[in-house]
Amino acid sequence: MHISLKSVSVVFNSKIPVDALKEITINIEKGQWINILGPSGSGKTTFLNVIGGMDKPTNGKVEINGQDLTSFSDNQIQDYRRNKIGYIFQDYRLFEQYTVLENVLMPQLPYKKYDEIKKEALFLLDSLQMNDRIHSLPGELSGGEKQRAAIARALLSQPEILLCDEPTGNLDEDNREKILSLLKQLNDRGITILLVTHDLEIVKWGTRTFYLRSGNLKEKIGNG
Ligand SMILES: Nc1ncnc2c1ncn2[C@@H]1O[C@H](COP(=O)(O)OP(=O)(O)OP(=O)(O)O)[C@@H](O)[C@H]1O
Repeated sequence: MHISLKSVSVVFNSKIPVDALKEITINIEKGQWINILGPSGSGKTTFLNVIGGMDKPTNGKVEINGQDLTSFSDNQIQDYRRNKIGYIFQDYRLFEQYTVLENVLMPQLPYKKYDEIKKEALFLLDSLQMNDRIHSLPGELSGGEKQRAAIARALLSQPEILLCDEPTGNLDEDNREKILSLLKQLNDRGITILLVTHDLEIVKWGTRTFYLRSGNLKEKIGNG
């Protein structure tokens, strides 16, 4: 999917209004891997949220394949989020009382036939080397395994865009590399990846890197 932000600003009207994003313009082609680097509070999560339809721009447009997300009804936004977007987080956000398989199935259960998605979930978990962990609870898993379960959950809807919020933030070096290689494989298959991080090392992965500072986006050119 082609993603285009045109002069997107987000202001949060808290006691003191916060300019989280300031007139951001960016074009992202299908299949690109975009890294967004920036310090805490610079607007990284908000950037992912406007593309995922969770935050609405105060000004400007977000176009997905030429369609203006800001003009979507609530139902259209829900469909878009459910079918096109996968989200993974630093803290995995797995339900502790449910097994890996149940966690993977849960978001799609209200919409799809159980047998169909179970087959797909088992296939995904197998491809992520999680076949011997499907009945484990999240508390019994390593960080890398938790993130792989979260990735399987994000992939079950066959999303076209994967939004990754510090996906390696809680992982050791070995698991970090494994998760990044996994994202690379998905990206090679055409999934567009938007990844936000504090981690400068991630720059070597991906197509383009941008910096967010106080809501301003700037592309990193070259290796400097
Ligand atoms: N719902 C909200 N209401 C008010 N202010 C908010 C809200 N969400 C975010 N902010 C503010 O907007 C700014 C950008 O926040 P955002 O979470 O996008 O930053 P970030 O770069 O992802 O930070 P971190 O790396 O710490 O997660 C911050 O100043 C934050 O306090």
